[in-house]
Amino acid sequence: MVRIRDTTSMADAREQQGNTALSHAEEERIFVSIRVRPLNERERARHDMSDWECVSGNTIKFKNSGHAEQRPLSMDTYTFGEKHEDALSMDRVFGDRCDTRQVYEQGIKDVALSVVRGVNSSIFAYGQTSSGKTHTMTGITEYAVRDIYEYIEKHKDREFVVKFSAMEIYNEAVRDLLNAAATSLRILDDPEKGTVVEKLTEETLAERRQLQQLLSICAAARTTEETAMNEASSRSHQILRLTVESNPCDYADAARSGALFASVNFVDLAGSERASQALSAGTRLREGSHINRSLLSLGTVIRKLSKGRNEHVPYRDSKLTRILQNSLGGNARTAIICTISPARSQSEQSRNTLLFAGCAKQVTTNARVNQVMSDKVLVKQLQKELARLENELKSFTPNTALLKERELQIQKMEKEIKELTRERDLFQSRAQNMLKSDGKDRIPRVGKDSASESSGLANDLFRRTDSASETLEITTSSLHHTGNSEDDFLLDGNSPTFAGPDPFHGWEEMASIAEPDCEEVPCIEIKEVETNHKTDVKPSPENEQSELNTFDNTSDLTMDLLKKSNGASETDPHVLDAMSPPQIDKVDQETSKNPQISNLEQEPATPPQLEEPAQVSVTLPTEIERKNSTSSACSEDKLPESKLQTRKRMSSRKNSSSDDINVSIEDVESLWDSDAEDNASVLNFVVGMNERAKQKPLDEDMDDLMVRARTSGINKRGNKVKGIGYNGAHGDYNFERQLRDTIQLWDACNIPLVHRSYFYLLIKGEISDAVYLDVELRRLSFLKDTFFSATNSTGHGSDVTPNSSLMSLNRERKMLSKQVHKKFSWKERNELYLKWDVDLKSKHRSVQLAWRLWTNTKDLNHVRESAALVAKLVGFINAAEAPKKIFGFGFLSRRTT
Ligand SMILES: Nc1ncnc2c1ncn2[C@@H]1O[C@H](COP(=O)(O)OP(=O)(O)OP(=O)(O)O)[C@@H](O)[C@H]1O
Repeated sequence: MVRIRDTTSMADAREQQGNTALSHAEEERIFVSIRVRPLNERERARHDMSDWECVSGNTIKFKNSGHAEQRPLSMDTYTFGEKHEDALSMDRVFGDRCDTRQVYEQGIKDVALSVVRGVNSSIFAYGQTSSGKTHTMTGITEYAVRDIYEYIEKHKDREFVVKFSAMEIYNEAVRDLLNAAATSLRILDDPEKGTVVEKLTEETLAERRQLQQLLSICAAARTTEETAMNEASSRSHQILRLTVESNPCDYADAARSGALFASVNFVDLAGSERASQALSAGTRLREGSHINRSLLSLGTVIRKLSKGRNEHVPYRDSKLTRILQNSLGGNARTAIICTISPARSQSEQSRNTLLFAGCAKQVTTNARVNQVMSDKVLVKQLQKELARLENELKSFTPNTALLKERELQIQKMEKEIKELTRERDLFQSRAQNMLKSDGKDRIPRVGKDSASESSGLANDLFRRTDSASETLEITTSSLHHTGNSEDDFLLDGNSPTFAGPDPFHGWEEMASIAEPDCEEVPCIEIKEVETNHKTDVKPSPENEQSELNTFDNTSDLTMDLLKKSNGASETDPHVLDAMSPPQIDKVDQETSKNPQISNLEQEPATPPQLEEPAQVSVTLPTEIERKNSTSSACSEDKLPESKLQTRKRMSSRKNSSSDDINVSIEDVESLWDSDAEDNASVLNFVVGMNERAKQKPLDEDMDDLMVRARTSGINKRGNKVKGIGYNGAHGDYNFERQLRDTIQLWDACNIPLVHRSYFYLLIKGEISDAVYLDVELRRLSFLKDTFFSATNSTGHGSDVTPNSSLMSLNRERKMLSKQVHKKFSWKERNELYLKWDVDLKSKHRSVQLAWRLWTNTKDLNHVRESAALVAKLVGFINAAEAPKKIFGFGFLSRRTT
C-alpha cells in the first residue's frame, strides 16, 4: 500500500477560513485529485473490465481479478490525503460516477478563484491518452470562468480587467491558438514578469460570452488526431490563460500599493503514455519524442521539486516546464487532476499516473498576492495624492496673529513655570529649615493648664504680625537651653542656645525679693552683665571692623541705587543712620562731637509725657552710660532725673561693663512692628487668666507677696507710679486695669511684639502675675519717662525716641524696597538684597545686645535669653528668606548659607 503523505492541514484551514486569499507568500503543496472515467463502449465491448475501485474519497484500489495473463502489481492501494476530523482534504479520488462539477467544486474551485484575489494559479490535467483530460479540463475551465465572472459581478465596487490568451506546445513549438497565422512564438525571460511568450495574443474580455467564443476557437485550433472511434485525440499541450487585473478589496490598500494582478492557467497535457506505445513511424516518431520530452521534463521537475532539496531544477529542459515554471515551484497555487482509464488494458499506464500523482503531492509552491504598480495605476495614484496635498495646502491658511499670540503665551507660561519652580525651591528650603529647628527646639509652653487655653489666643496674636511664622517659631523654640555659648548661635545662625538656670526663675526670684527699695523702678540696666559673661558678647576689634566695613558697603550700595532712582536729596538721613554700623568704640571719642548725645546729657530732665514720639536719630542710653563711666567731664545734674537714677544704680553695681553695649535696635524694630490688634489679643487672654486666678483661693504667702507688690506702687520719690493697678486703699487687685495700662505703655513705647510675647509667656494665670505686671509697668513708665521727657526737652521734637526712629527707619526701608522694585532689574535687586542679607547677618551681635535694652532685667539669664530670642529670629530669617520676609518680595533666588 502506498500512502501519500498527508498535506491536508493547510487546505483544511483554508476551507475553514472560507477560501480566503493569501495575504502574503505562503508555502503550500500541490493539490492532487484522481479521476477515474467510466468505461467507454469500446472497452465494454472488449470486456476490458475495470480493475480499479475507489474505496473511499481519497483511496483507490486495484482489484486484480487474478487473470493469468495479468502480471501481479506490487502495489494495489493508493491513498491521497487522510480523513480529517473536520473535513476531507482537497486531495480526492473521484470515481467513474463523479461528474466534472463535483471534481471542480471539491478540489479545484478554490485554486482557480485565487486569481481574483491576486494570486496566480494553475490547474493541470495529466494522464494517458483517452483517459479524460480534455473532457475534464473543458468542464473545469467552464466552471472556473463562470465563477470568476460571478465574483466580478458580485464585486461591482472593484474594477476588473480580464484578459485571455491561449497557446499550445506541439513538437516543442509554442503556437498562438488565437492567431492561426502566427508561427512559433519565442519564450523570453522578463526580469519583472518572469517567463513570457513573445507576441502572444491577449484578448481583453468585455463579457463572459466573448470568452466562450474564444474557448471554442482554441478547441478548434488545437492540434488533434482523429481516432478509430472518431474521437479527437490531443497531440499537444494546451495552455489557456486567464489574466485578471483588479484593484484590491480595500481601497486604502489600492491607493498605497497598486492593483492586483494574477493569472490562472488551464493546462491540458498531451497523453502521458510511453513513446513506444505512441510510436508508429515518420512524423509520429518525432512527435512522440517531443511529447515525451516535455512530459519527461515535467516528471523530472516534479520529482526534483518533491524531494525538497536545493538542487538544480531543469525547468529549461522543455518549453512546457519553462512556461509553467511558476506554476510548478514558484508563485502560484497549483492543482493537478490525474485522469486514469479504468480499463484493465490500461492498468500499467494508470499505475504510472498514480505514481506521478504521489510525486506531485510532495511539491510545494509559494503563492503570494501580486500587487502590481502599473504605470497607469501609478499615475492615477500620484494624481490623487497630488490633489489631496493641494487641497490640504489650500485649506491651510497660517494665522500669523494667532501664532504670535500662542508664542507669547508660551513665553509667559515658561516664565511662570520658572517663577513657580523658584518659589517651590524656596518653600522646600524653608520647610527643611523649619523641620530642622523644630526637631531641635520644640519645648512645651509655660503653664500646663493655661497652655491649651492660651494656644488659640497666642496663635491669633502671632498670626496678626507681619512675621507671624517667625514669631511663633521663637515662642516655641527660644526657651530651649543647651551649653553652647552665645557667640555660637551668632555665628552659625542656628537655633539659639544658652547655658544657665531657668530664665523664669529669675523673674520669680525678682518678684519674691521685691522689697521696698525695689520700688525704684528697675529701669534699663544696660550694664548688668556679669564679668564672667562679658567675653561672650564682647566683639573683637577685628569683628567690629569687619562689621563696619560690611555696613559701609551695604549702605553705599543702597544709597547708590537709591540715588540712581530717586535722587540723593530724597533720602532720609534716618536711613543713613540705620545703615550705619553701630558706633561703639568710636563713641567715646566722638560723643562730644555728637550734638544729640550732648543734648541728652546736658538738657535738664523733663517730666514724662505720653505723647507720640518724634522722629529722631538713634542715640542710645548705652552711649550715655559709656560717656558717664569714662568721662568725669559729664555733669550729673545736667541729666534728666530718671537717667541720673539709672546712672547711680548702675555705677553702684560691681563688675559692670560698658563694652557689652552695642545697640542696633533698628534692626529688631525693622523686622517686627507691633499691631494694635495684638494688644487686644493679649488683653483678652490675660483677662481670661485673671478670671481664673480670681477663682483660686489666695494663700497666705501669695497674699503677703501681693502686699509687697502693692507697696511697690510707690517709688522712691514718693510719687504714685502711674498705672500701677493694685489698689492698696481698698484692698482689691485690679488686674485688668494693670494690664490695660501695660498695653498702653507698650504702645506708647513701641515695645516690640517679641517682647510682648515674652511677657505673655510669664503670665500663668496666677495671682502672682500681678507682680510681673507691676514690674513691667514700672519699667515701661521709666522708659516712657526717660525717652519722652528727653524728646520734650529739646523743644523742637527731634530728640531721643529710638522706637519712633526705628519705625521711621522701617518705613524708609519699605519705601526704599518699593522704589528699588520699580526702578531696578531683577538682577540688580537681587544683588542689592544679597547685600542687605549680609548686612542683616552682620548685625546679629547688635541685635543681641539691643535686646538687653528691652528686657532690662537684673538676671543675666534673661538678658541671654532675650538675645537668644532675637538671634533665633534673625537666624530663622536666614539668608534665603530675609529678602522675602523683610521686604515682602517673593521672587528672589534661593541662597543657602
Ligand atoms: N468522465 C467521463 N465521463 C464520460 N465520458 C468521458 C469521461 N472522460 C472522458 N470521457 C470520454 O472519453 C473520451 C476521451 O476523452 P478525452 O478526449 O477527454 O481524453 P484525453 O485524455 O483528452 O485524450 P487525448 O490525450 O487523446 O486528448 C471522450 O469521448 C470523452 O467524452
